[in-house]
Parts: sequence; structure tokens; C-alpha cells
Amino acid sequence: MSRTRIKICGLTREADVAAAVEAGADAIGFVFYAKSPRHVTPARAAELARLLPPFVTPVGLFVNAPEAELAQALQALPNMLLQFHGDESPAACERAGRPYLRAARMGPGFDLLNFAQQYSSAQAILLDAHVEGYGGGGKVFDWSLIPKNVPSPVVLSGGLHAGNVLTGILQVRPTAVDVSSGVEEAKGLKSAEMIRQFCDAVRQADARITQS
Ligand SMILES: O=C(O)c1ccccc1N[C@@H]1O[C@H](COP(=O)(O)O)[C@@H](O)[C@H]1O
Repeated sequence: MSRTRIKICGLTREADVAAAVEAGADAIGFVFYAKSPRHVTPARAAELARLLPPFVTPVGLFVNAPEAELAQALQALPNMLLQFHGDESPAACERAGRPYLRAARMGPGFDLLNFAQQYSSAQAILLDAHVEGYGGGGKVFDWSLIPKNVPSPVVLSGGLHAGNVLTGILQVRPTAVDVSSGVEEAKGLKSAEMIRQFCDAVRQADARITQS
């Protein structure tokens, strides 16, 4: 079994980047959605991304961004992985010409298998709770809604924190987990200690899986 990858999303400060890297995060997310309290400009994200060591991936999160905005962000961070978290069509995601994660807004009645088939070009399907405002809402969805046979790698997100991520990993067995609100001491403000506790809990889950 390979270890569960960790993405910490919505970083806005140098200290947050340092904390995520120190805790062992595999990826860090920059939110290019103006309505988010975690919004950063491409120039600011590029400054923060320069602090990353090799093999830690910057991820750019977009919600229905116009093509020009996407192109501007890609110019500032040419190596980032894309995360589409709005209503982007498969064609729009593919037009960007980069590896991408596609967020699914999970709730009762949502047809995840059909969604994953439509976005089969995605590197992974990111499962988030259906919330107003598209995401970053700290809301957990019912993990039993996830079918066992999703044809793509799955990133579990939505209301994760140090206290529930172990259970989530043991139940869902995702390729990766993604957290934003659950490592914040106040809206939009990351806590180094909460990031560390979250990453430790992921490692504990992996150890349990290895032992079982
Ligand atoms: O972080 C945001 O502000 C955000 C805004 C719009 C769409 C998605 C956003 N974040 C992503 O939402 C999920 C769940 O976040 P949380 O842990 O429940 O706060 C996560 O993938 C973030 O990357």
C-alpha cells in the first residue's frame, strides 16, 4: 500500500508554507477564487511557491475562472497542478492542457460514477461536500455515498481535520486527502500546530493500514 498523499489548501503566508512543508505535505493549494477568504493573486502565489522544495506540488484552485485569468495564473506558476472546483465542463478542464483535479460536490443523489466517467481525463476526482459558495466550507459529507468502484483515483476532502481524517482514510482509502478549514484557527488563517496534527493523523491511518 502506498502512503496517503496530503494537500493543504488555501495558503496565504510564508509561515503557512513552511509549516505545511515541515509537516510533510505533498501539495499545497493556492485559491484563485476572488470570493474566497483565502484568495491570492498569481503574483503572490508565485512568491509563495518559490519557497517550496522539490517534490512538493503547487496546486491552483479555480472556480469558473475566465480563460484569461487561468492563463495569467499559469504564466506565473507554470508547473502547478490545476484544481477545478466550479462548474467547468470536461472540455474546459482539458483546454487548459495541464494535469488537473476535478472537484465533485457530494450529496444525496449525486451520480459520482457518471461524473468520474465524464472527467476521465482528470488525474483524480476530489470529493467535497456540496456547499453554498462551491467549497472550503468545512462541511463533511456522508462517506457511505462513495461507491467502491470509482474508476479514478479519489482525493477525500470536505470538513476534514485531525480528529476525523484517520477514520476517513480507513473508510474511504483515498489516494490523497485535502484540507483547508480544518487546519485554521480563524477563517482563512492557518495554524502550524493544526497542520502538524493533521499530517500526524494521516500517518497514523497509514500505519494502521500497513499493520492490518
Ligand atoms: O478554500 C476555499 O476557500 C475554496 C473556495 C472555493 C472552492 C473550494 C475551496 N476550497 C476547497 O474546498 C475543499 C474543502 O475544504 P474544507 O477543508 O472543507 O475547508 C478543499 O478541497 C479545498 O481545496
